Amino acid sequence: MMSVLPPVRRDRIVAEIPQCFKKEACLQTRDSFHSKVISACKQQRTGTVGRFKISKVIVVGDLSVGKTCMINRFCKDVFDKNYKATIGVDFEMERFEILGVPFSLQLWDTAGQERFKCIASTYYRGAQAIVIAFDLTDISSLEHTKQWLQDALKENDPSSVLLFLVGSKKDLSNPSQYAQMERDALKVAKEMQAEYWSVSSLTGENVKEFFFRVASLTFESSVLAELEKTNARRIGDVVSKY
Ligand SMILES: Nc1nc2c(ncn2[C@@H]2O[C@H](COP(=O)(O)OP(=O)(O)OP(=O)(O)O)[C@@H](O)[C@H]2O)c(=O)[nH]1
Ligand SMILES: [Mg+2]
Repeated sequence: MMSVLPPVRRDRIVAEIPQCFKKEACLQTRDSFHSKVISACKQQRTGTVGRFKISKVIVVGDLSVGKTCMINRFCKDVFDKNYKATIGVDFEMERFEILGVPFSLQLWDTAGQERFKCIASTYYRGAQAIVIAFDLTDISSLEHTKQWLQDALKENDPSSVLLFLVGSKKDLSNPSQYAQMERDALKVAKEMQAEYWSVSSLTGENVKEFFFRVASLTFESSVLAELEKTNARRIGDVVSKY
């Protein structure tokens, strides 16, 4: 059968699980994908993952912390120094190939401005991962991350959604300011049970690494959930025969 989609970009191919940024605030420290996931991918038993399923990631956080720039750096490799507020929401699609399986990620870029929050929050539902962004040079934006998380969790299943806390504009913070900010952010990340990252969209530092990590962990949890569903169905079949 002919495929309607162009092949996945060569720089979106993942064969090994990308490592976390800081061991102290890390969703998992395994140095390879879950063995069940590896064998499911080898046998092409990933169910809807890789076929119809599109995984949703939402990016939330205060206005002007750099959410749009982060997504644009990753998806388009560009950086705009002028601030253009996101109105409501925007989204980008990114296609990966992980362990040989095609994987589509929808990145939802939401508005931080209070007056757009109402529109933006209607798009929070059904996220597999939540990225809470703050500005590494602005402590108040870190303090607000808990509120952003709370709002986003209202629309999602807290037990299955993956959380990432990401500090932006690393290029603007000096080493001592950065060290203090990171100490605070690690504390917040641990409380939230989020994985911590810091990036710069201006220089590109850690941006690709961060989104690859998001994609890989989202993929892994989607495949594991799919395997669980299949197992539950099989057990159901056996039980219903008697
Ligand atoms: N130096 C530097 N500036 C950045 C970086 N990321 C974003 N900025 C600047 O910060 C401002 C806000 O960036 P945006 O990405 O538009 O912020 P946002 O979080 O999307 O804002 P809203 O859409 O209003 O919620 C812009 O002027 C960007 O150029 C960075 O990594 N380094
Ligand atoms: Mg924006």
